[in-house]
Amino acid sequence: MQMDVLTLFPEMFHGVIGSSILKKVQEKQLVSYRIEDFRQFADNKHQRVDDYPYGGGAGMVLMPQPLFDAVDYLKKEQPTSKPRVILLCPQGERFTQAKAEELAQEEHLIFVCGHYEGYDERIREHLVTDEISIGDFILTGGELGAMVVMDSVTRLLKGSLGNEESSVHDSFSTGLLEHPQYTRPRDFRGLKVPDVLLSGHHQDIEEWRRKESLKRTLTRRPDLLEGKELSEREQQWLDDMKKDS
Ligand SMILES: C[S@@+](CC[C@H](N)C(=O)[O-])C[C@H]1O[C@@H](n2cnc3c(N)ncnc32)[C@H](O)[C@@H]1O
Repeated sequence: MQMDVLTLFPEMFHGVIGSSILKKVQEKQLVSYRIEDFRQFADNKHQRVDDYPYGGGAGMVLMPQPLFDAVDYLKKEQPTSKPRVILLCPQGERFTQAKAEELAQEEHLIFVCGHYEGYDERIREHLVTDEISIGDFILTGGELGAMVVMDSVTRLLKGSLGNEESSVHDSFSTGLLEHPQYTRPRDFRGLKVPDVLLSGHHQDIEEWRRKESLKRTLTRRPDLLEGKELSEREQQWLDDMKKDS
């Protein structure tokens, strides 16, 4: 997969793509990153990328020209791909695991990181294919948002995680929150690991995990259970949990 980023602050990405899984996928040639400062595409003498908003008001607005030219350049570099051009934007679709899974199927992603007060509406309407928000809060720029999306998409690529199973049970991947996990020691300051996990009985362990996953989702994120398809047995467990709570 090719992941391109258009930003005014390329240095912000170095630590993230140079560490951990994002670095490893690059070494394994599963992903190639290109981080471009879109100021270099500005066609004016002072390389300005923003200007005052028409109609007045506070803050600066990103001009369309540098970003349109930058995206054209990236598309020419990868002529056979049909890239998704993603604008990080608080007004966009809220980012979810389902969206990460959808983007992980693509060959080429281009992230457009805004900064300042906003961007010319023609960027939103005519340049990008997706607008993504990482939550109902305002960041200084789209860079942190792009890194969040890049990280979550990258770990879904086949071969990126050491153990292929690792992302299968992640919270949200199953539509539920993940079950609790324990490791050594069995007894830490009198706090014991549940017996079933030490029993070696795989079926009992799976059942315990599924129940805990349901219980945790019911307590913390009941909204995820709305419309969720459950087996008859799971529905019975859930009804019992509701009665007991
Ligand atoms: C200060 S914000 C501009 C907010 C804009 N005035 C508005 O109300 O929609 C600057 C940039 O940060 C990015 N940004 C801010 N909050 C974000 C969020 N929740 N998710 C993704 N990107 C965000 C966007 O790229 C945005 O253009």
